[in-house]
Amino acid sequence: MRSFLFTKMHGLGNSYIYVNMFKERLAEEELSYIAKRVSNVHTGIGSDGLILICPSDVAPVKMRIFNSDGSEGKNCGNGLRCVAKYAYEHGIVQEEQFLIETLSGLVEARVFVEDGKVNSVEVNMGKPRLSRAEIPMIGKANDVVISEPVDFEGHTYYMTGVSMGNPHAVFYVDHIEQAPVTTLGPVVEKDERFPEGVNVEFVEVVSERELHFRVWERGSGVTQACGTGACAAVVASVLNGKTKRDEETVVHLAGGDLYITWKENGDVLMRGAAETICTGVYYY
Ligand SMILES: N[C@@H](CCC[C@H](N)C(=O)O)C(=O)O
Repeated sequence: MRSFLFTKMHGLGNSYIYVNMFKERLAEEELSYIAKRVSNVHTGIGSDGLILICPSDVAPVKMRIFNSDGSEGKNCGNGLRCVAKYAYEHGIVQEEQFLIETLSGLVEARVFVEDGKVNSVEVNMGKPRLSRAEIPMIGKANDVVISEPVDFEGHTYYMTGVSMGNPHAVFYVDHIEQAPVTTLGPVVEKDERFPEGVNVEFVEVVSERELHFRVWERGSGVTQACGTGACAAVVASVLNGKTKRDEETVVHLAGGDLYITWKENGDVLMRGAAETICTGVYYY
């Protein structure tokens, strides 16, 4: 029987099984299978997926993220904050500001430390990508998707498309508790207009500085929080004239709050908590 050491961590209830690949060896062809296994709440550890903390040629550390269905994502906002906390607390990095490589590029993390422990993390998530080709969504490559009418199952909805290194479709609702997360979410996720699938976000605007947010994640379904999704929601809200550029917006997710600013220079800053739940040995 094989085994590896793991740490379970969460960002606002968006939990992953983290494996330190500076020390552990997992076969590339088994990663998808392992992600599905560990995520299972009954027969595994229970999580929204698997995150590998890996050596990198271009940064002190690299993140790889696998959803609970075994698919690999290109970015993960809550995962980045947890990777930053782990890297700092385990001595992979010594500085409080450092780069993390992802499959969608480099981001910069800054950890806020108290008594040697990281209690929150800010990540510069870089610039959102807005063209259909970048999201990706079918249609004219250079066009943006802002409050575009789209039909799903005989109803018209208004959708804004944003890539934060991974694809997001944002919809506005009047009451967040009535958002059709589990009904419209899976339909949009798998719609053929998104060749790589899409994460689906529902947003209620409270004020110019405050949003309620729920998510159906590509590859994981309903989760308590999605960092890239919350960034996409803030970008979409600026594009739709609901919030302001260069001003911090608080996003209330099911698992807690994120503080997000779409800076005038184009970068998106995300700040929030990262927590360690437990460590252990997983047998497979
Ligand atoms: N929970 C994440 C995003 C994880 C990946 C996503 N489901 C995808 O497939 O793109 C976050 O916090 O951003």
